[in-house]
Amino acid sequence: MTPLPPLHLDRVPGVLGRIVRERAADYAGADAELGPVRPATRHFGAALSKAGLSLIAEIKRASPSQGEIAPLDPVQAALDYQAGGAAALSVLTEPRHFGGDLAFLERVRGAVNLPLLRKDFVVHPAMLREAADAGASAALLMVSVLGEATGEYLQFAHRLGLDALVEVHDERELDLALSADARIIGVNNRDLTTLNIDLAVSPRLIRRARDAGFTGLLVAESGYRTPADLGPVRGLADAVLVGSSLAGSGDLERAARELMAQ
Ligand SMILES: O=C(O)c1ccccc1NCC(=O)[C@H](O)[C@H](O)COP(=O)(O)O
Repeated sequence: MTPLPPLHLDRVPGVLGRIVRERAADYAGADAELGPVRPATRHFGAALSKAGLSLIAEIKRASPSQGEIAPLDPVQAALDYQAGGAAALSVLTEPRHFGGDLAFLERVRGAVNLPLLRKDFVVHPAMLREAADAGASAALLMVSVLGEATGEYLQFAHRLGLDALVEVHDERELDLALSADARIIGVNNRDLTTLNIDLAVSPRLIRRARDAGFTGLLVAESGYRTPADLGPVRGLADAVLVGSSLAGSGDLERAARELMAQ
């Protein structure tokens, strides 16, 4: 394959910078060569296109902001989220800070019929290849990490049959995602350099995307704990991505149902 452009990870600040530089070291020299591509049979975008606000429920065992959240069994968590009405699952595969594992993808895929998002800090095309091979339907691409290379990573994901959730946190990143022709944009309420959450970020940037004529899917991410929290994105976002509040609830099925109830 033609090499993708180099990333400037030394410029990524804070906690996020530390994580992405660790991930880059993990994948230094990895091979993303395209062999036969397994055609996707579960479509992430289609699952979020249904009427109303869809839930992407995250299998999240730990995080830099929360520390240990819960020692979830990924398969049981996936079954509970599916029973609780989730439209898709986000499976964290980053091992050091989130307690994730690439192997969770295949295990979860065998247990539920929902589309899976590989939730990791993609800094090498081999991570997309792995996601496709493990049966993910989509992967997270962060504009704060990939910068001007976002479009090429997006095209590579599409060549592998993956959808991509292209994540932004401010106006500049949103404009870059739009110019990269993203089809699914996630707006993260969490500032990943400071870890502060501001639930006003998603409605603001989602309106901006729609005002710019974006007709793809929009996902509001992070910090949602109660049905009232979702009020400002109902009727605006296609989906919400929720991790910590569900994962730490002790009853994932019930927590998912209660969060999404109107
Ligand atoms: O969650 C963190 O502390 C975190 C720290 C550094 C980089 C990324 C981080 N989280 C990724 C996410 O944004 C969330 O896992 C996801 O959107 C769900 O958020 P939440 O419902 O608040 O757990």
